[in-house]
Amino acid sequence: KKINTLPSPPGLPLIGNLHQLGHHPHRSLCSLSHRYGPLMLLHFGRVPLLYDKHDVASAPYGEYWRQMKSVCVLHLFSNKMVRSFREVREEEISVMMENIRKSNSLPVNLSKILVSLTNDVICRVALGRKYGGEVDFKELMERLSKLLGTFSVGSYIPWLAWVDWVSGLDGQLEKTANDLDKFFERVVQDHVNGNRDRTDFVDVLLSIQREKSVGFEINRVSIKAIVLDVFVGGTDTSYTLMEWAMTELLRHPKCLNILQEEVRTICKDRPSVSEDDIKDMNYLKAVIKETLRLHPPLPLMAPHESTQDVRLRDYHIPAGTQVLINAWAIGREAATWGPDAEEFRPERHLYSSVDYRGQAFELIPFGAGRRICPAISFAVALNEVVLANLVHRFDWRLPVESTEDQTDVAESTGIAIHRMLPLYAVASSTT
Ligand code: HEM
Repeated sequence: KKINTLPSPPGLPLIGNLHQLGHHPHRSLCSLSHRYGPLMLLHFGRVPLLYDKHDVASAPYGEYWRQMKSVCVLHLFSNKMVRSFREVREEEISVMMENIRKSNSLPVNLSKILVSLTNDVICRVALGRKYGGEVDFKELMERLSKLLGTFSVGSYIPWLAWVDWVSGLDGQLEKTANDLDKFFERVVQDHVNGNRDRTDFVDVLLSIQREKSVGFEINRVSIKAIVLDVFVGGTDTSYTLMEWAMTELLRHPKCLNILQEEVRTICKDRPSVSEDDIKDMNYLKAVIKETLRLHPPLPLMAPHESTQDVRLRDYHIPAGTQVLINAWAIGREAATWGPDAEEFRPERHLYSSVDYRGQAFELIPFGAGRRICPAISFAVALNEVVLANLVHRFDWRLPVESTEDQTDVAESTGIAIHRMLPLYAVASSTT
């Protein structure tokens, strides 16, 4: 059968299509695909890159990654582990609610509150306690997240790698990596030395190491690497989802009212929403799904790479091609979601079986296949109970001077796409 040449937008000499990415690659690539088709070949410097917004390709892991992934899935993010951190979530939510209550109906920086909550929950779950003061762990993570979102010229155009060196990117990366390594080394050592009441991720990993219970050796470097993955993969993504959900609810007061009615009917006069209450909250689940559809926190997910030659829709894709999948564009495809695909309408999910756990390719905010996010249950459990509590105890509105219910909300740049400017909102206590 004939092998076709992949459509490819014309690029510039040496840099290829790099200049066409712009500040928001998920949007630029979606526009390009309207002209060149759902599957197109781009060149970033010397690396050929396949852009696909319909099919989901997943690179097979090597043995090391397969083993580490199974540790994550079976030991860190199992349903049992997710349940065991219920108290941590509830305690941190009650701290958050108290802070909002103290705002006395003045506008609060909800983005900052949600970042802080997510950081604290993940810190306690992974490391056993919140870190602040003696080491500014939050500052360290902010530095890392900024660097990860910074484009490294050298990784695409090897002969321009000196630009990263001159721009200071290499130096900053090296310093941040060293600081993080030192920090995690100390945390792991504290765990080796001490006893603790609640088992956190570092404890689980150390016990796997001690008992050699998984059939392969897990060393200190792997432990630190997994813990770092948890922070990098978990913090920005989770708070971004909560921030977009509240943004959309505030822009759509009717949806906010429906959600409030559902939560308040189920919880009646109870002061807070517990995780047992959530199972019957169908509208809450639909709000989260709709937010993930319109605002997947990682719009281009993680780049994959083909490890062998493949034939896809009569195109030949050589081994070593980087593959980008645009979850953002997939979620807004009118052919799948209808003419109102750009609108926030949670109702569309109420009687639909389309879910985000990697089975339905029209909604893949967590990826699909072998590389799928291992922490879906963990992320969803936190997001559901936070959102339910926020709308249960408070009535919310945008500050009087805000115009964002009539305008598009600007997006940040970087790997995780959150709001460019923080979300300010007014909370009035209902009790
Ligand atoms: C709303 C929240 C989240 C979203 C939308 C999300 C999304 C994703 C996506 C798109 C990927 C890449 C999938 C692929 O390339 O095919 C991923 C991988 C990953 N996520 Fe999440 N994630 C979220 C929360 C979390 C949390 C809370 C954690 C940990 C506490 C976490 C840990 C990871 C890890 C370790 C990976 C790498 C998996 C691998 O390489 O096999 N994620 N996530």
